Amino acid sequence: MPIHNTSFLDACRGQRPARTPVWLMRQAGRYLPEYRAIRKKVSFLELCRTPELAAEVTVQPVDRLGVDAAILFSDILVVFDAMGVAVEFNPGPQLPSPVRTNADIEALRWGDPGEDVGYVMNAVRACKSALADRVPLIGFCGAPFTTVSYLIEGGGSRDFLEVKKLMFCEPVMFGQLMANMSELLARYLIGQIDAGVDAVQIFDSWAGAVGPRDYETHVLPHTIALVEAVRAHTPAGRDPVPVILFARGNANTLALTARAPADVIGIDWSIELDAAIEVVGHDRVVQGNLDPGVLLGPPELIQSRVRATLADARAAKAHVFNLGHGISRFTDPEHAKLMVDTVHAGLSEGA
Ligand SMILES: Cc1c2[nH]c(c1CCC(=O)O)Cc1[nH]c(c(CCC(=O)O)c1C)Cc1[nH]c(c(CCC(=O)O)c1C)Cc1[nH]c(c(C)c1CCC(=O)O)C2
Repeated sequence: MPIHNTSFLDACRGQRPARTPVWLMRQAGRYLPEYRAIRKKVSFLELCRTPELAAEVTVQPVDRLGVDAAILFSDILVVFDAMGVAVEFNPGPQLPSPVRTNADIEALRWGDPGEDVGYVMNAVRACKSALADRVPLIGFCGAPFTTVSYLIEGGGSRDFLEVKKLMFCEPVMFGQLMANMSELLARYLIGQIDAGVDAVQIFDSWAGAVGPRDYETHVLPHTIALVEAVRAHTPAGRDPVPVILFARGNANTLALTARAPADVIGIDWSIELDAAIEVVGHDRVVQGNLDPGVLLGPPELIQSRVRATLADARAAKAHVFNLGHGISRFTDPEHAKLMVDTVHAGLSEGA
């Protein structure tokens, strides 16, 4: 069955649909009372591992907000199930045994995501059936550097000293680890595509932890390899799926990120969208980039900032409206709805 609302996929492919499509990073989550109600009954990991429940929370923001795409409910770190690495969420991710020594790295397993993380593939099928082709479904993974950072640091980090130590002291081993991760993540995303997702997003949340020189040498080549491997895959009987690359960093690394052959470049909120378009080029499709903090402000401010972002986006080839990072758990869902409605209302002629 064809998808009813194609505005998101049309924009990803460089067209300008009648209404700018919009979705929110982390749109399914704790700011929604209906999500909290389910989380009272099951842990976060149980939720990820139970396809029917994952599908239910995936659809929640589509019902409440009227967004133009759904994103699979899961986490970038469940892929560790294909590596035999344990991760806990309380609520931030924590690894009981971070990977630190050469022996730890050599002992890693590079398994089969289709099998070892089969519950994600089943969740994709459950989401597709629950959505009934109302809007497209986005699959996702972490970028190699962000995923490797969690593996080495064992959780979130302020200064990323463990991963930098490995990168600078053992560059060959670090490079091999990144290459293996890139290859595993490609198979993971291709598995999601074959299970039915309509687009994929790669989250490089920690790209900004390294300076531009190290990003270019040690990080970006592996991100590019991942983007290329996924774009080379055409699912049987369907069009190739668009790839969105979201690297959270700063304006210095954006020019480098834009070298990746992703269909859509995600822009974080640290740069104005018109300036970002100058950097990535007017021939690219951009996604972003309202500061999630703006949704904690008053309604008039939300409306005016949404319109300013829409006006900035006119310089791009096409635009997918989004936040410049994940929505805060302290957001009033009514404010998120106002954002979506204001995007859909668009700019009046000449505004
Ligand atoms: C870095 C990262 C992670 N996970 C993710 C990223 C990349 C995006 C980013 O930069 O924010 C990606 C992610 N995590 C989650 C989704 C679901 C889909 C969506 O609605 O966007 C997605 C796309 C659910 C989640 N992942 C997590 C939650 C909260 C868990 C809960 O319900 O208790 C959710 C809804 C747990 C998690 N998982 C992670 C963190 C840092 C946390 C703690 C977050 C917090 O405390 O707000 C790792």
